[in-house]
Amino acid sequence: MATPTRTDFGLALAATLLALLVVLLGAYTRLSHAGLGCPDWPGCYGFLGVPMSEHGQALAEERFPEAPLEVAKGWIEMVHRYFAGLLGLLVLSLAVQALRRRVADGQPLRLPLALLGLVVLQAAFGMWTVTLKLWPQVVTAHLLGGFATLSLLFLLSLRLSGRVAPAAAPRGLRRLAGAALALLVAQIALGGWVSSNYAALACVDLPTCHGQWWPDTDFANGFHLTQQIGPNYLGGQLDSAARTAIHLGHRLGALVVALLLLALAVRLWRAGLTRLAALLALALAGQVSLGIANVLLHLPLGVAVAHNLGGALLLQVLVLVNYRLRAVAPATQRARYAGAAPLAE
Ligand code: HEM
Repeated sequence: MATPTRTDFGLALAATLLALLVVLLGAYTRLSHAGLGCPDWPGCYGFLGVPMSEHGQALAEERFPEAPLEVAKGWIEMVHRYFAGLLGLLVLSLAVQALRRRVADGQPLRLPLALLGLVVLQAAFGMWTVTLKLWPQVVTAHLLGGFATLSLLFLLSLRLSGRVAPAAAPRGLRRLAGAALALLVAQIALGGWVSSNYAALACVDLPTCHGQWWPDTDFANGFHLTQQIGPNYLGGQLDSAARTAIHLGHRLGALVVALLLLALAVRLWRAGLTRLAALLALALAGQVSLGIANVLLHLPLGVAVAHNLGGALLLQVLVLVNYRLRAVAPATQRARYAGAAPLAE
């Protein structure tokens, strides 16, 4: 009977690391305003790469007169696409591998197949990001899809690693960890909404905004999810009060999430999972600090990309926490861990 090998685990881990890189390249593309660096998809001005020759550039101008070529932005966009394509191939091979081993006891099958579906959907969102000219709804969904791909690949790596502790966590702790994960995803969506609506600098002071605790805000327009302002969303279209509402929403969300994650860290610590608790507290502190630095330093590109990375890593910590609290070991591993204390690290 086929069983997972170290190669399966290695492939899943490589795909996880590549997904992290693709998420980061996506953030760099978005935050350096290169999302429309190529006005078409999957090529760039109809070419496989950014046209560099005089003839190619003349053709590009002829094909897309309304979108003048900026070579640097085109390359930023294309590098993101190449790495995303490579990730697609890795996920495809993980799915094929899982199908070949589907007879093996307890081996993940649905997860690699779901990942394949997700990657195909992500390619579609990548295309719509360009064709719908950075419509915030699509940009945010694309960001969430990237974070979801990364998280599911990390989960797959954990499952294939064979390092599973027996689950013996109290139900209350498991529920708290589940709620923390759900709220963190909502906070990441809010972050994507801030970024895609160009609301990062809607408040440049902190903790107040425009020198007030509650400045002029327009939540109805800031969170009007079916709005269709356009046609081109580069730089944002909402007015100041709507952007302020979005920015404040993300700040308030951060407050709620931080309190919940701190409570979770304390509960984990008390349950004996001290390393996980410390990791969570550290990732949270880093992410909040980077968010604050974003505002106070007026959004330097490096800090904005690091804040995206921090969000992705914090999410992986939450995936790990939930996995540790919920994982049920396959029979062989249960035997290996039989003598272990329930929640010891
Ligand atoms: C648990 C806490 C937090 C999480 C998980 C989080 C997550 C995110 C994410 C995923 C983004 C989108 C980044 C991108 O477009 O690539 C974002 C954007 C942003 N966040 Fe946070 N954030 C948190 C806390 C904060 C805090 C405390 C602040 C400041 C008070 C803050 C300020 C910002 C700003 C200004 C942006 C927009 C950046 C841009 O347009 O490039 N965040 N956040």
